[in-house]
Amino acid sequence: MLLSVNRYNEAAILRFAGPGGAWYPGTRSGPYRGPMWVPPPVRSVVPVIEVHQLTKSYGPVKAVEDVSFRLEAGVVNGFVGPNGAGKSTTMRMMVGLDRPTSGHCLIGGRPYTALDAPLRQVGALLDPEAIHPGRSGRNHLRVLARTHGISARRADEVLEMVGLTSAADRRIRGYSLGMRQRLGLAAALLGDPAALLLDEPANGLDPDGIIWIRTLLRSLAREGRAVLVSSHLMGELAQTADRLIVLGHGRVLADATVAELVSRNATRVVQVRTDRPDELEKLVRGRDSAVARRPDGGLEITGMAADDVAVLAHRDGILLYEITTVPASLEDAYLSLTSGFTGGTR
Ligand SMILES: Nc1ncnc2c1ncn2[C@@H]1O[C@H](COP(=O)(O)OP(=O)(O)OP(=O)(O)O)[C@@H](O)[C@H]1O
Repeated sequence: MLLSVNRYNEAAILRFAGPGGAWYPGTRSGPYRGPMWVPPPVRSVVPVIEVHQLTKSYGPVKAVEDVSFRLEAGVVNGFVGPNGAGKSTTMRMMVGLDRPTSGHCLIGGRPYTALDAPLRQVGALLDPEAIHPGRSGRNHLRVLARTHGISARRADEVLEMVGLTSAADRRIRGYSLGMRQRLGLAAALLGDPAALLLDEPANGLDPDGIIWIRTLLRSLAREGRAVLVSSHLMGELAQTADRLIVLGHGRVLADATVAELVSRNATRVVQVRTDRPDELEKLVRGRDSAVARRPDGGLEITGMAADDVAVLAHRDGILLYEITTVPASLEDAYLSLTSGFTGGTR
């Protein structure tokens, strides 16, 4: 044990100082002036969830092939890919609903099926229809809570969090798709878990609901949870996710931050309005760059920086009324990354 002070200069006994910290001489003001241990900055290096070479075959179809990734605390991971890419199958294997052909997934170091209280470690929303339709929302959550020794009060708390309090005593068969999604989310949050796996949670939500879920996911990550959320709404993910894991034909095509994905895969477009579009178009094509005409007669140029377009135009005395670089979008990056992997069935 080490006798030390914490950052508030209070004497403390540290059981374990941990690697990466340092002792500093006691120069601070305050009641204790001796040497001070400064712990390393807190950063999760242990993944909350580790997916290792997961593979799932359905007969000749390899739904998921050699998929590996890590989910860390405090990070929202978008899980994307064309229809049939293997997202749902991967998520189902992560929570033991499908048996992998090979590979494994560890949650806090153990497979889902070996967890003592899975709801407390990982909350999953995979199929909002997989609920007993004759129960009320409140009863559904209370039954789930009882299996984990969770209080009935917590069921009411999560109903409140997802905005279903007023519908809590109605039978689920009368719920809309959006209400079922909200209930599924309430069930995922019931055990206050360290990780959340959500398969298209925004499906069926109205525009207010989509903004609400974006805010909720960000705040869940801020509280230190690891989040994996599949979606086809790229604009949404651009605002919500820190990282994106992109699947295509069952394989990981990319696992990177949103900014990295955009800078590596999206092509910048320069928009120009000019008095002599035909001549500028010819000059640009001569530089092996692509040009498209806009409905207003302007040009969209790919493969050249705005400065170079301006210099080219200036040399030939071509007047530019407007020249703008359109910011590359996540959607463009996604489409360029997954072109060739679309088509649904394999
Ligand atoms: N139970 C099953 N039996 C046979 N094939 C299956 C089964 N479940 C999934 N598949 C196949 O596995 C592949 C991956 O499907 P999956 O549902 O995981 O994709 P996805 O990325 O979630 O697609 P979407 O975006 O459309 O939801 C598809 O080719 C699908 O037809």
